[in-house]
Amino acid sequence: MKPHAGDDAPARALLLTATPEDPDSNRSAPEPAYAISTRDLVKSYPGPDGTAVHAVRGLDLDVSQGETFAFLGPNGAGKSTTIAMLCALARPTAGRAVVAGTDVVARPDRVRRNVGMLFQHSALDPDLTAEQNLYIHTRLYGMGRRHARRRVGETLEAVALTDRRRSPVRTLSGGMRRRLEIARGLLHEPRILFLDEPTTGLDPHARAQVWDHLRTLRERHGTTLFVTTHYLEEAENCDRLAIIDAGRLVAQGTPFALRAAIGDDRVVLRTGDDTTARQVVHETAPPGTALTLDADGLCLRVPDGSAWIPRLCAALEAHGIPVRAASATPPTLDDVFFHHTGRSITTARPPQPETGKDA
Ligand SMILES: Nc1ncnc2c1ncn2[C@@H]1O[C@H](COP(=O)(O)OP(=O)(O)OP(=O)(O)O)[C@@H](O)[C@H]1O
Repeated sequence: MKPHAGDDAPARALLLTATPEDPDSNRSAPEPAYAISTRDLVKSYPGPDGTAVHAVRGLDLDVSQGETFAFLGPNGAGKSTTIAMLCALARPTAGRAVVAGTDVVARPDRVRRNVGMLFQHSALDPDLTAEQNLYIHTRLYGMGRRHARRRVGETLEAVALTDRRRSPVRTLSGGMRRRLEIARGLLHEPRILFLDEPTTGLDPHARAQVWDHLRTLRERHGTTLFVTTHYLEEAENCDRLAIIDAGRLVAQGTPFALRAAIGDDRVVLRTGDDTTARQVVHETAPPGTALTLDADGLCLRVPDGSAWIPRLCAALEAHGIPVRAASATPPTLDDVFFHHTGRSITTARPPQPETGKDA
């Protein structure tokens, strides 16, 4: 995803309105039941020839306080548009969204005070130091000098960059820059942090570090994290996830529940004659079982796959077909994604990780 071409509020204006000293702040208000709640949320854009592009079509979403929530979907599914509405950067066409207890249409300024955003593309100034980049943002948030100094120190420490505070950003690794962006998103102590593909392009070590810091943030401060990612293992570690496709929510739940709902295990057999084996397996497996033959071998989906392997092997060997390998694996999140969208999440993954070292 790219930074949203917000149709309602440029990012800088957004920051300038997000003054934490606003006396109308709702920080002392009772905690709302959900960090994020939407009902029938719609966003349409004017399309070519007077048509409309329906980017989000009636979204019902509930994200609990302190939850780490993954928001998945193929390219163009409506993820950025949804985040833009939830951060009060784009006005919904219809429906309702309440973020940190505040309606995004009625009080967009208050919503912006309560959320932090990390966009995929860096907006850091490479020639300024880490702490100078943060100080600029404290000014945009209208913080007093003493408050700013405290928050810059605290947020740098939260992402383990205190010892690099005087380093120009261009000398930091990709992982460090991403952590600095997280620090920037935290300066005004938001209740909810929206992270748009926070680890895309990072090597596995740097990705793990970013997630360590996010987990600590959530444990220490109860910050709600709303994350888009193309990495299944990251979605797997979230409390819950939602999948959006063509503007509609197609699945929502814990990773475990979503995998369980798919049900069947994937059994793969490699035999001496896969074409003949297909017929034998067809006759042996439960009626209606879908069978495919691909580079992995002969694949089928059955409940309790490991119990089926000996039966299938016996049937094949009885027909003189040697079995070279057999495996049964429970459904993965990619299976869930494929089931609901007809695509594999890995094919939608953006390009090559950065290869630099991260400290
Ligand atoms: N400002 C706009 N004007 C017109 N159409 C838009 C605008 N912004 C988004 N769209 C369209 O809305 C749909 C959803 O786009 P969106 O960027 O929200 O998807 P996404 O899931 O974030 O995709 P990606 O992962 O590729 O960034 C797409 O068809 C897109 O072309």
